[in-house]
This record gives sequence, C-alpha cells and structure tokens, in this order.
Amino acid sequence: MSCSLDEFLSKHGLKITQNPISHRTITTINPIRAGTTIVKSYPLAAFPLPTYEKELCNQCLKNTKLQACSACKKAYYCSTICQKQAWFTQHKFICKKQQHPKYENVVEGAELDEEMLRRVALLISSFQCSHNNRLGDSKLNKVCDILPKEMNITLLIEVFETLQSHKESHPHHTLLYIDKLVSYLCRFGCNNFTIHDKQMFGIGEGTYPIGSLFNHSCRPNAVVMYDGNVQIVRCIEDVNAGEEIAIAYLDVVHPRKKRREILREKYFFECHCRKCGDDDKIIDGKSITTRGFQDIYVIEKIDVIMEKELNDSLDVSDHKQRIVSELENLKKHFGDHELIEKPPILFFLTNLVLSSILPQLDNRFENYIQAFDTLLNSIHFYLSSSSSDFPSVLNPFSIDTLPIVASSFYEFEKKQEWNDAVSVGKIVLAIYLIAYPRFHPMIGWQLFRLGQCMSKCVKDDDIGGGKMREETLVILRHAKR
Ligand SMILES: C[S@@+](CC[C@H](N)C(=O)[O-])C[C@H]1O[C@@H](n2cnc3c(N)ncnc32)[C@H](O)[C@@H]1O
Repeated sequence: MSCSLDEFLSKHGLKITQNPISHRTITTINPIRAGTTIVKSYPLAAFPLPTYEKELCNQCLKNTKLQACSACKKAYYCSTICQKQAWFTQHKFICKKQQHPKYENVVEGAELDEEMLRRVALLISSFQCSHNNRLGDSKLNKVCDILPKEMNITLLIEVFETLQSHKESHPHHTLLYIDKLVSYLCRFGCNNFTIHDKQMFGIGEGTYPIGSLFNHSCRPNAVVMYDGNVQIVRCIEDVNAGEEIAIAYLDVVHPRKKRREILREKYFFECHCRKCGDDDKIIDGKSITTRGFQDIYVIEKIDVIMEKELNDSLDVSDHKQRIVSELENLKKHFGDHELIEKPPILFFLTNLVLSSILPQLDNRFENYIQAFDTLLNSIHFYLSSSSSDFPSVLNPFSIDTLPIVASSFYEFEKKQEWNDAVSVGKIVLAIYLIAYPRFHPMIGWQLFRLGQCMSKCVKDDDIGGGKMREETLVILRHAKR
C-alpha cells in the first residue's frame, strides 16, 4: 500500500526539517544506537555496471543463476518476477534497441548516466498520466539546457520518441510528465548512487528517492549499504533525538581539498561539516597539544595531521636507532630506492595506531576518544622535534599510501602469501581506523579479512603461534561485532 513521504519517514522514526544551508534535512525523532538500520528502500532505477551485467540480475542486482532476455540477449535476470518488472517498467521500450550494434559495448561514465536517465524517464512515464504536460519541442530544448554537459540532446529525443511510439500503440497508457522529468533532471547528478557489494566494490548504479534525502558530512553518523538493489541506511554513531542523520557522498579518506572539489563540482555546495569546518583553526601539529583533547575534534585532528602531511617532520626519538637499522637492512635488500624509506615508518606507526585504538574498539565513545588522545600525544611526541639524519620525505598514512597498501594486500591474499598479507593488511586497518568512523563497514570488513589471513598464518606456523593466535582472536572478535 502506498503512503506519503512523510508517513513513510515517520514509520521509520524520521522526519524532514528545513535549514537555510542544505535545505531539506533528515532528522531522527527518537535516539538511535550505533549499528541500527534506519531505513531500507528500493531504487527508482538501478542496473549493474557493464562488467557485472552477466553476473548480476539486471533488475534486483542479486548475484545468482541468471537467464538472458530471449530477444536481446543483453539483459540478464534471476527470475521471471524480476524479468516481468523490468519488462513493464523499461525493458520493453529498449529491448529492440539493445539488439542494435550501438549497444554492443556499453561504456562507463556518461553512457551510464544516459542509461539511468532513460530508465527513470520511462518509469516516470509508466506512472504519470497527463495529456496537458506532453513533452513538446520547445519544452524539450529547455530540458536539454539543464542536462549534464556530457549528455547530448539525442538521448532525450530518443526517450521522447520511444514514449511517443508507446503512446500510439497503447493510447490509454501514460505520457511523460514534464514537471516530474524536469525536477528529476535538475537533481540528476546529485541523486545517483554507486551500488556496492559487501566488500565495498562498486557493482552498479541506482537512483534512490529516499537515500537522496540525506545530506552529506565528511564525518557521517550513518552509512549506506546494499543488499542487491535494496539500499540500507545504517547508523554508525549513537544519535540523539532531533539530530540530523548524514551520510558521506564520497570516500572520506580523500584529503579535505579533494573532498571539497568533488562536493563543489558534483553537488554544488561548500562543505562546512564537523570535519571540514574546524580545519582552518588548526594550523599545525603543535597547536594540537595546547588545544586539549576533550572534544570530538580529536578524531578530526588526526585527519588534519594526515592531510597537512606533517609527517615529513617526524622525529623518531627513542625508536630512531631501531628504525634506522631496519632501513639499512631494507636498503641492503632492495637497493637505494626512495620508496623503501616508507615501510619501516609505516610499520612503526601501524603498531602505534593498532596498540592505541584496537583495544578500545569495544568501548563506548569516550574511551575511544581517549585512545585517540593517547595516540595523538604519541604522534605529537614524534613531531615535537625534528631529526636531520632521518629521511625527510615520509608520508605515511596518506591518501597515496592507501591504494598501494590496499592493492598489495589483495594481491598477497590472492596468492595466499599470508605473512605478507598480514603485514600490509595491518597497515590498511590502521589507516581505516584513523580515516573512518568507528562503526564504518570498511573497518569491520578489513578486520574480518585480516583475521582470516592471520588465522592462516597461525595454522602455517604453530611455533611462533602463541602471540599471533591471541592477536588473531582479538581481531576476529572485533570483526564479529
Ligand atoms: C542528495 S541532495 C540531499 C537533500 C537535499 N538537502 C534536499 O533538500 O533535497 C544533495 C544536495 O543537498 C545539499 N547538501 C547536502 N549536504 C550538504 C551539506 N553538508 N551542506 C550544504 N548543502 C548540502 C546540496 O545542495 C546537495 O546538492
């Protein structure tokens, strides 16, 4: 049974409030505990990315046994129910076209946007009926003015013609409802989501009317997850009644400058969230100790340390001897290459982060903050004086480091080289612990994978297994939460 948007939201303990900066905002009526699912909703349109179109159902995006549409052989479905739903909402209009050579190789990027637009337009037309709002040429041109620049007018003409022919063969059926289409197009770029699997790999695109009501924060209190094409918004922090629920529109691991660029270009706003907003006041690492650690900005300060790349002035003090000798060993092993200066400091800081933060993962927020406090103090200690004989260009835990260590982790894991996988997997976890909020699924997922690699090591090497077994149990226990 259908209900109004307000009714739908209130059933889920949510309501829309207005604010002058971000306009509509979703706030919670009741307090919500971290880990709670706030709302589940279906897309207006969704489809798998071209690389997954033979692996995922074209309608529900479930990964199961599929059968191709017998006419075009391009769209794959998991059941007759999905095939029928797809047929009536959009596929019957494009099935013939799918057989055209133009569709042989659907490309990524702008063409995915076109596909989304086509599907949404067809869907709107299936639901709306208004003879007065028929899409005429002059209106068509106006609509084209607001299309993203990568799209061309031929797409809209194509959609329009499809609808016209549809109207001729089914006189009682609906016509494109111009106002709905215009309002959708105005928000087009802002309202599309990348659908990801449980490992957070992008597998599809979708337009979600409920999901797109949530505003952005670079330090979100909720995350978006998927089960097939069902979008799930889940809280990752405790939220008080009346507070806004915000998700991240981008990967918050990006440095502030990059985040701002993306938000400006794709979503047309300047971010003043709790992570970005206070950045200007924190000039360098030294100001950190004088400001104290009582508040939420502790976590943000760690981001600031990373983002301002203060690591080039790292002083390793007590640990200098150990690190310099590790460095010498590595040089002997690999030769004098600039990249080899990174690993020792990465491993060193990884241990620092894991030993400070990991034990606090189960604790309530205050203790967790306290752990960051301790960590910050330690980092500050290394920052407080500089060392001339230590390599100056060290940039551990930066946005550039993450893809390198993450991809080596996947490689080692694939090749079943468990010891190496554990070493780099820990670095990935340390970066995630700093960059993502505590209950973020990326942290859970990394704990789980790292725990699996560690248990393989324990099996392979029973001699040094005692400490490793203990560590593995801690990691897996956290992963299960
Ligand atoms: C997907 S919509 C979110 C819902 C939107 N506030 C509304 O009224 O429908 C995205 C748009 O909301 C606004 N927005 C989202 N998060 C914001 C933020 N943190 N600060 C300012 N504007 C924001 C921007 O205009 C952005 O393009």
